[in-house]
Amino acid sequence: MTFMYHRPAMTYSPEGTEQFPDPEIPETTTPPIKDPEAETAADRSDVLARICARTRVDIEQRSQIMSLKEITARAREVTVPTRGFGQALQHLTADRQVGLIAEIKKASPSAGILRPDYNPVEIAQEYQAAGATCLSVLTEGSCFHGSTDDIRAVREACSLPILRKDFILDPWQVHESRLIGADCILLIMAILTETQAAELIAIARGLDMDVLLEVHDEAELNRALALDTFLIGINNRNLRTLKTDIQTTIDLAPLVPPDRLVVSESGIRTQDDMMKVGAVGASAVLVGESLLREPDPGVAARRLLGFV
Ligand SMILES: O=C(O)c1ccccc1NCC(=O)[C@H](O)[C@H](O)COP(=O)(O)O
Repeated sequence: MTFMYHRPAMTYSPEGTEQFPDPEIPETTTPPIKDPEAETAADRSDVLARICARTRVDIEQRSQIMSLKEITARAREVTVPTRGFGQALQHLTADRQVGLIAEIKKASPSAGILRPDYNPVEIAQEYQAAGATCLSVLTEGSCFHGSTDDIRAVREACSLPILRKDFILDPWQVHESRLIGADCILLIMAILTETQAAELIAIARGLDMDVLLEVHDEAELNRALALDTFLIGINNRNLRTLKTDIQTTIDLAPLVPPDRLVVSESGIRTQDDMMKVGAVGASAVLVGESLLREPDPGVAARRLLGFV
């Protein structure tokens, strides 16, 4: 069976001209953990389980303020077109280039606080000027110190397609993603059954968003390939130990059929890393920490892309 790539119309709008409705989505109830390093050092192994548990509580509380029915209706009313995340990556593949999805986050469980003076808009503009193909914005609050406001602000200031990087478990969050201006959502096979993933994919499609389906091992990859989705993210990070190894992409990318597009995620530090994952079929890399640790993430992105 040849995979049929559903694709929303690609529309790059000039900055600041898109008007998203303001549906007054209830704010998250999970405050940031003040020192993620201290917490994860004590208990790294179940960080994923803890993030998911917090997320479930958060959705439960917020959906009591704005019901699933209401947020669904509001998301369906959005008329601003999505920006074609998958299509932007597909164009690169045609040119045999490895694209950069440049990530914006203040902190992570493995790295702690990356940028105390976090300014997502400034970083996004630097990445765009440096030649990134797409952006990834962390919106998870408790461990990554992100917020849905970060996507809204970045979208206003940049024209690149945006991935909402979060721990999406529930249809409520998919509708929320469209309302805040995401063009693509991340779904993580390690935390979803096939049935759940299929439901979330169908909702995202219905709202014209792309889906990046993340896997870390062969079993997850096989489950992902059974689903109707084009973008396969191979996460080089083991989400239990939090260690990264690009050998994960080197092992798994050759198993992905050529009608899918591979994104290699996490632990990419150098051009050499990019070339290694490109050589086994990755069309793009998703890079955060190694850029955000630098004083000027835009210069670091240029260096990674070989422009300086
Ligand atoms: O980064 C973490 O510590 C982490 C912990 C638990 C779940 C997810 C986590 N990271 C998400 C990611 O995979 C990265 O944000 C993304 O792939 C970029 O990776 P990097 O370039 O290594 O920042």
